Amino acid sequence: MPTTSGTRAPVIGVLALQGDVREHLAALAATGAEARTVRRPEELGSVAGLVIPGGESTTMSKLAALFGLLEPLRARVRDGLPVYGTCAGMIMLADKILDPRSGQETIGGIDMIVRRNAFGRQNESFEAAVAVAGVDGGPVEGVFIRAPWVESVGAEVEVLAEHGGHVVAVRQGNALATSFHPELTGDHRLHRLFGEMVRDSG
Ligand SMILES: NC(=O)CC[C@H](N)C(=O)O
Repeated sequence: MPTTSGTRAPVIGVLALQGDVREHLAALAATGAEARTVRRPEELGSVAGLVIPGGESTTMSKLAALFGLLEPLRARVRDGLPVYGTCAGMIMLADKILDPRSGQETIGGIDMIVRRNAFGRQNESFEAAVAVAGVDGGPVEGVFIRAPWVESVGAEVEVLAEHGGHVVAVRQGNALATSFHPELTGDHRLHRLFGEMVRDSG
C-alpha cells in the first residue's frame, strides 16, 4: 500500500509459532502496514520489523528452538531489527526471566528482568487504563492476561508505562515491549508507534 510519501509501506512480520498472530496481523493491516507471518529463518530476511505476539512464552521458546529460529532472531535483533513484543512476546525480548521454566530461552534484546505471570493467573486477568509515554490521545486500554511485569531495567531502557507500581511498557532502541495486549482492543496506537519505529529505522 503506498504511503503519503509515495514509498511502499514497510513489511512487518508477526512471529507465527504460537499465540495471537491473527489479531496482530489485523491490527498492523489497520495501520496501513503490510503484515505477514514469519515461521522460518528465510522469512525473517524479508521483513523490516517483527511483532512477537502474546501466547505462552515457554511454548514459543521451544518452537523457536525447534524451527532453528532462536539464533537468527537473536542476530537480527542485535543488528537493530525493530521488534515489538506483547505479553509472552515481552518475555521473549527480555534478556533475563526471573522464574523461567527449565530450559526456557529468550531472544533477548531488552536489558530487563521480567517476572512471568506476575499479575496472577488466568482468572485474575483484568483491564486497566494505562498511560503510555509517546502515545498521544489519552491512556490505552491495557488487557492483562497472565501478564508479566518488568522487575528491573538497565540504564539503556526507557520505561514507557507503569501499572500498580510495576513497569508494564518499555523501549530500548528498536525494541518495544508491553505486558498487555493492544492487539485485542481495536486501539491501534501502539501498532502505529511501532510502524513509525520501523519506518524511522529504514
Ligand atoms: N497472555 C500471555 O501472553 C501470557 C504469557 C504467559 N503467562 C507466558 O509466560 O508466556
